[in-house]
Formats: sequence, structure tokens, C-alpha cells
Amino acid sequence: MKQRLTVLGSTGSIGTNTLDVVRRHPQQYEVFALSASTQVELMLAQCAEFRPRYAVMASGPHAVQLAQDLKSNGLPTQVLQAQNALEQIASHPEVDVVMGAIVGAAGLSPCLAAAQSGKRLLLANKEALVVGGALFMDTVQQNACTLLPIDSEHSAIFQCLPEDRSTWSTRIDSLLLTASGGPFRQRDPATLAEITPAQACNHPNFSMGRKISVDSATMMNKALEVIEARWLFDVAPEKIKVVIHPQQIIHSMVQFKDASILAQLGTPDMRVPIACGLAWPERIESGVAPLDFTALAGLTFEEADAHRFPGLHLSWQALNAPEGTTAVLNAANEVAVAAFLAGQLRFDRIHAVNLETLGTLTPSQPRSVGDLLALDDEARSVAADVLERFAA
Ligand SMILES: NC(=O)C1=CN([C@@H]2O[C@H](COP(=O)(O)OP(=O)(O)OC[C@H]3O[C@@H](n4cnc5c(N)ncnc54)[C@H](OP(=O)(O)O)[C@@H]3O)[C@@H](O)[C@H]2O)C=CC1
Ligand SMILES: CC(=O)[C@@H](O)[C@H](O)COP(=O)(O)O
Ligand SMILES: [Mn+2]
Repeated sequence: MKQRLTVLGSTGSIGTNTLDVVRRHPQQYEVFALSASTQVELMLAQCAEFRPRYAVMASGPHAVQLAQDLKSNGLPTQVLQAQNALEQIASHPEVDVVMGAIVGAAGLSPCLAAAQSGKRLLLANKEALVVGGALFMDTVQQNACTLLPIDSEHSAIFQCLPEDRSTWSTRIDSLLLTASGGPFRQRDPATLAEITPAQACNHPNFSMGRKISVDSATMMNKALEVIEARWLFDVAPEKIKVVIHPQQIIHSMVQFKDASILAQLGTPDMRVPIACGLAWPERIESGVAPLDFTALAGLTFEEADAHRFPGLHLSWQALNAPEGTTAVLNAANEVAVAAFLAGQLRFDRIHAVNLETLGTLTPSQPRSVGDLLALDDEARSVAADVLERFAA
């Protein structure tokens, strides 16, 4: 029986890599629905190739355009335009697997809809977990959702952990998240004010969307990943450590109580964790060439420089603050990164916007998705005010 798949964010870096793995396994997977926001031409090509029943474009004018183009090309895919169209394709009874690859907090509601309906949820959209926190994990557990991490570090940790979750708390000492250090690991911190969006998006090992690429350059990506790991693996924040490993061959590690460390290694290519999530606990071909150890120049490790990467430590700070603070941090960072990419904020001021927004807004405990979305809105508006003072 084929697994029916919804890909949320199919036109992005994770979305296209997912479809690349899926196209290698036509007997095992069938695309049921795709979603994107603005890239109509690519979505049209994906509909022509994968013939999904439904497509959703988050941007209204682009949805209208796609519907016209599908019709004029004689393609049967139906464009859903309802307010809750993303939630519909994530929770549809005929869907088995949902890939959550929308960028940012915009992915929270559809990922939660998939969790609520007990799907196998492949989670790349780390911001959904950073915002959703305990509420997200409760929804997963209460609805028998199978949550599989796609973020490369978390997929690595997941693969190193014992299958029986109930043994984790007694066996694990700590989680070691590896980080590339981004494109400015060795750049003089005094010159960070001049960084352009193109320079910030030039990641040393992965070709990714613009938002996560900027996050990697500030190491806010690692900060978000510390929070993601705290929720996925239910570990105390102080048990999560970060080590810079520029080659990104080791994707992360688990240290056990006896000081033994298990690591997951591989060619840095997101099709590996995607294939792992799709097939788990089976293994399928990903299209990625295995590592050639004799061709590796060496694996090196270093500590993250707090002066160069001040944002990294905001993760532990936010996790130890009142619940909801990680949602505030995420919203501030989304606003700051968007402003930087739009040429309205200097690269070295992203941290200042995040820090000041955190200092301005103390959340009251979010008890529902509605509370979380309201908090996200409020934090964005505080961050927008803060931004005005720091704008370039
Ligand atoms: N890229 C990578 O290698 C990795 C990514 N991740 C995480 O995966 C997620 C996706 O990243 P990535 O693929 O790089 O991002 P991209 O920017 O490449 O893709 C984002 C996707 O989401 C769609 N989208 C954007 N905004 C909205 C919105 N408001 N509502 C609905 N859909 C929207 C885009 O549509 P369109 O393009 O049509 O406008 C696109 O399909 C992020 O959370 C990221 O942190 C995690 C690990 C690695
Ligand atoms: C591929 C992936 O999972 C990204 O999160 C990537 O690893 C970014 O790495 P850094 O943030 O360490 O540069
Ligand atoms: Mn990652």
C-alpha cells in the first residue's frame, strides 16, 4: 500500500529535496497535496509531475494564478483557497504522512493539525516547535502522532537514541549539537556591520532557504535548535551543548551516563534525514553518495565565540524564562531577519532587536494555540517598534 503524502512548503529547499527522494520511490509514496506561497511556476511543474489531488498557495493572488495555469494546462489538481486550507491538507483522512517544511511560525497551525489527526509528521519547520513548545509535544503525545525530526542535528540525535523513550532519562547524560559556525566563523567581528544578504546566505555546506541561512550566520539557527532539542527529546536545557564542527560530517551526538558517545555521520545533504524520516524504521535510497573517509581532510571542533555569536545563548535564557518566551524570541528573530533581508537592518543589529524584544515583553503562560498565535502577533508588533530604533 502506497503512503500518501502532503508536503507543506513544497517549493522550498526542504520541499524540493523531499520530492527528489519521493520521485525515486514511486511504488512506495504518492503525493496527495502540496503547498507553497508565491512560486507559481515551480508549483505548476510539481503538479504536472506528481499529480496531487490538492494544491494550496498561502498567498491569495498566487492561488488565483495557479488555478488558472492548472486549468490552461489541463491538469486536474484542485486549488484549495479556504482560510484553513493548509490545516485541511495536513489533516485529511486519506493522508498518511505530512512533511512540515514551511518556514517560520506560519507552519505552526498546519503542523499542529497534522499532529492532532495522528499523522506521521516529518518536522523540518523548527519554528513550529520553538513557538509551540510543551503544547506542541502534548498534542503529539495525546493523538498518537509519530513525530520524526528532519532537522539534520535532531535526526542525528534521534538515530543515536535508544528506541525505548522511557529509558532516555536514565541513560542520557547530554546532547551535543554540532554547528558549522556559518560563513562568518573566522571573520573579524568588527566588520559584521557591512554584511550583505547575499554574503549571509552563502552557507558553507548547505543550500537552504534565506531565513535559515541568515540564522546559521548569526548562530540563531543553533539557538532555535537547542530549543527544538529540549522539546523533542525532553532534556533539561543545561544538558544540551553546542560544538562548532565546520565540516558538518558529524551531524550531532548523544553522550551517555558512562561517557560513551554515539554520533551520526554522513554527507551533508538533507535528502539523508528526509529519507530516514520517510521510511523509518526501514531505510530507503536517498540519492546521496556515501562518505568517502579517505577523501576527508579532517574533522575539527571548536567552541562558539560568545562575542561573535551573542544570539546563541538566548536559547538557554529563553528556556529558563517564563513559558512563551521562546515564542517571543522566535517572533523577534523572524522580524529582524526579514528586515535584514529587505535591507532595513544591519546584520550585527539582529541580536539587538532580539534582545530588546525579549526584555520588553514578558509573556503570560500560553494555554492554547490561540494564546500562542496571539503572543506571536504581540511579539512581532513589539519587535517592529524596537526595529524602528535600530533600522539602517
Ligand atoms: N533548508 C534546509 O536545509 C533546512 C531547513 N530546515 C527548516 O525547514 C523549514 C523550511 O526551510 P527551507 O526549505 O530552507 O525554506 P524555504 O524558504 O526554502 O522554503 C519555505 C517554503 O515555505 C513556503 N512559505 C513561505 N512562507 C509561507 C507562509 N507564510 N505560509 C505558507 N507557506 C509559506 C515557501 O513558499 P514559496 O517559496 O512558494 O514562496 C516555500 O515553499 C524552516 O523552518 C527551516 O528552519 C531545517 C533544517 C535544514
Ligand atoms: C542542514 C541543517 O540542519 C541546518 O540546520 C544546517 O545544519 C545549518 O547548520 P548551522 O546552523 O550549524 O550552520
Ligand atoms: Mn539543522
